[in-house]
Order: sequence, then C-alpha cells, then structure tokens
Amino acid sequence: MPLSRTDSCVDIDFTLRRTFKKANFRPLQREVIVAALDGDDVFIQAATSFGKSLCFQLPAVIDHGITIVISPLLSLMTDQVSALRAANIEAATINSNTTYQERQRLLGDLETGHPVTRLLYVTPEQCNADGFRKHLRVVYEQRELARIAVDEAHCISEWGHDFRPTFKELRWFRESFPDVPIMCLTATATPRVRQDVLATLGLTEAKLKVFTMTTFRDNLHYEVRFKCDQEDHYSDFLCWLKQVYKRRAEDPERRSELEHKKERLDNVSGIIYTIFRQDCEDLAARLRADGIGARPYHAGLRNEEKNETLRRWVTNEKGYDVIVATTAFGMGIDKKDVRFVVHWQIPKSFEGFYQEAGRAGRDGKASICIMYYSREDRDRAFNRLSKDGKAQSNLEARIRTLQALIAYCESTDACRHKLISEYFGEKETPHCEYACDWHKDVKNLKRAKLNGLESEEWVSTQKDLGRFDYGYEGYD
Ligand SMILES: Nc1ncnc2c1ncn2[C@@H]1O[C@H](COP(=O)(O)OP(=O)(O)OP(=O)(O)O)[C@@H](O)[C@H]1O
Repeated sequence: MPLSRTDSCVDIDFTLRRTFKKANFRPLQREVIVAALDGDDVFIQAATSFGKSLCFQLPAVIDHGITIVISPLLSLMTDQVSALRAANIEAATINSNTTYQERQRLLGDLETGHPVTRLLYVTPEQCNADGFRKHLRVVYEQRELARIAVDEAHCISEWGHDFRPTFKELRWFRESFPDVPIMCLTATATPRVRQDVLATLGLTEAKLKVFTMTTFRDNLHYEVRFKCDQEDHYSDFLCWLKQVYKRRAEDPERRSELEHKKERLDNVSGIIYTIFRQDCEDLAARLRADGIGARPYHAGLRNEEKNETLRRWVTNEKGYDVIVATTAFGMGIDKKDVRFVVHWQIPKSFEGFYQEAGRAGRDGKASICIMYYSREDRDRAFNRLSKDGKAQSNLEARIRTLQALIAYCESTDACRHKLISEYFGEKETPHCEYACDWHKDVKNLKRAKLNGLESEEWVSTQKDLGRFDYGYEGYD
C-alpha cells in the first residue's frame, strides 16, 4: 500500500533551510527530491561530495513514515546519524557496534508499526535477517515504510569494483514491498554497473527516474608521477610538500590571511593512501622525522587510537596534518579542507581511485590528487588480485577496472578529467582549465614518463628473477 505523498514544494525549501540549515539546493538536488517525494524510484549518480545524502534525508523528514538507509560503511552511518541527531532528526543505526539495549529499543520501535524513527541506517546483512524483515513487514502493513535508500549502490553489481554478495539480496525489498520506492545512490557506476543494479533490484522504467551527473570536479587537479623500484619517491613528495608550505609562507597576502584566521602555515591537510599497514607506519614515522605532522591510520590500530587520530586531524591539530592510511580510511569522512590526496602506489580499482581522490577539496577550493605509478607496482597489483580470495567472484570485472586505471596512468595523450569521465561513460568532455598534468605541460609529462618508468623488458626480467616481492598480508 503506497503512502499518501506530499506535493508541496514550499515544504522542501522550508525544510532545507530550517532543518538542514542550507541556503540553497545544489543543481539537480531539488529535482531528485521532488521525484522521490512523488513516489518514483530514483537512481542517482553524482560526483563525490555532490550532496547525495540530502536527496534521501530531506524526503525522509518531510514524508510520513520511516526511511531505511542501507549502507556498507559503518563510519558513514555513524557520522550521518550523529549529524542528523544534532539537527533534531530522529535517526538511528543498527549495525555490529550497536549495543543490545539500543538494538532492542529500535526493534521495539519498529514493532509498534508506527515508528518514531525517521531514518534507520542498517547494513545489508541486517536486511537479510528474518527477525528484522518481520519487523519491517509490520511497518509496511501500517503504511509507514516510506522509502528504501541504498547507498554505495554499485556494491550490488558483480561488475562493480566493490561487489558484495549480500547486496544482491536487497532484491527482497521490491519483491516484498512492490509499492515502496527505492532510491539508489552512487558516485561510481559505469553504464554496465548501472544496468545491473537496476535489474538486480527489480527497478523498471515505468516508475524510475535516473539522474546521472558528471563525475567532473573542476577544483581537483590530477597528476600522475612516475617512479620505479630503483628510486625512492619519498624525496619527491617531501620536496613537493615543503614547497607548498614555503609558498604559503612567502606570499604576504596569504600569510597575513592565515595569521588572521590563526591558521598554521604548515596546516595543509592531506591523505596519503598506501596498500599495507606497515607502509603506513613507516611512512608516517619518516615524515614525522622530517618535521611533517603525519599519523598512520589502518585497521590494525586500536579503535581508540584511530578515533583520536581522526578527531585531531579533523580539527586541524598540530602534528595531525597528514594521515597516512590504507583504504580503511576516509569512508564517510566529510572533512572539507583536505588539500591533497596522494596515492603512494596504484590502488586496486579505477572507482577506488576516483572515490579516494574525491576526498580532496570538498569545500570547492583548489586541491591536488597525485598518483605515484610504477610498472613494478602495476604487476604487484595484478598479483594481489590473483591471490585475493574475495576478488574471485568477480575477477573479470576487477581485472578490467585495474587495467583501466593502468591505462589512465600510462596515458600521456589526453586530459585526466576526460579520461575519468570517459571511464564512467560520460559523453561530454569536461571543461578542464589546466587542472591536470596533461593540460599543464604535455611535453613535460611525456618526458617524465620516459625518464621515470622502467622499461617493460626490465620489469619482466626482475619479476622472473624474483627481485620484487609480492607481499600480500596486512592490507587495510
Ligand atoms: N544544498 C547544499 N548546500 C550546502 N551544502 C550542502 C548541500 N547539500 C549537501 N551539502 C553538503 O555537502 C557535503 C557532501 O555531502 P554528502 O556527504 O551527501 O556527499 P556525497 O554526494 O554523499 O559524497 P561522497 O560520495 O563523496 O560521500 C556535506 O557536508 C553536506 O552537508
């Protein structure tokens, strides 16, 4: 039984200002929200930091009933729930960290059939539990199930970089509650992934509105720096960072502006992504020894230590300027002034790269995304893939995305923004204003590649001789 829908656009603007404290909608947010309130299914693909969450949060506040938000990311759920509660919205989460009492309270709320909770964030695993499904049926029968929002919807598709089998089971929602609208959100879906997500969830054209926005972020400057095993690229990075500090200090206008705002000259927030935990520790220690406020962050650290590091980094404390992290870091973190994201080695997928790089410049100000690329790291990435048990279920897709990322790194013939938008199936070429290494100096780019990368022949000889190790343990 569908809910009765509100069609008042006045409500939308009022709620945006009063509850969410935002002055205006960003382009297309209004259209998405109106489609949701009209009861349509919605697929929304938009760049990192576009403001996708508002597209289900605002309808959840206006609509009658409860919105179930499905997300694979615990930190994202916790962050969003805290922000919503701070805005006096009844939001909660049930996940593996929820206490027994809180879980019972929330299930009891559902059992009434008329929950006071407006947004309930859960994992896909939770949605597969019989008990939870039974509670949702009660809510549905009372016509109080307003909407299902599936965040990171690319996880549904075996063609996605982050396929999670439990997401496939979400088809249960359409089968059980055919008239409850579903909203899918992602920043990273190729056309193939999009089709797969829609088909898996059972969303058909009749009631579906698809919003695909460009992946282009004009304030991000993309750059690939070439390296090889023979040389340590640490000094290249350190030199670059020190130059950044120097420029801030030497520009009198900038200096007085920073002093006025009581900002440190060396407070340039950044993230460096590495593959292994040990690399995080070593690199952070090395940077600290060189006077940079760097801290490691990976899944092997105690929760208290991770939370402390995160808190201090978010509040720009001295000594916490640069986070050296594995991919465990950054999901759901909405720090606006991250000025650089560096990939110390090639990551495992194009989408992962785009998403991680996208944590830079969420305030819209110029920020830089640097990828250090070597052919030895490329081969190691393939090797890890072949040994990764989890990757086997969609190995072909994972190989393709890694190949695409390699092509991006090796390319010296096109704008980086163009390469990214093409990967995601966009037809229009983004208007890059010298915001990539190719646009800035193509000759230099070609020269750097020639000088920086080892030849294929050398790499394969070294590989045959077993000269570079293929370490695998200690991810994340
Ligand atoms: N209309 C708006 N006006 C001002 N700020 C907004 C607006 N909509 C969203 N924001 C802010 O933009 C930031 C990013 O929003 P959100 O986290 O929803 O992005 P996202 O699209 O989910 O990005 P990602 O895929 O990177 O997680 C948040 O701080 C949010 O409060």
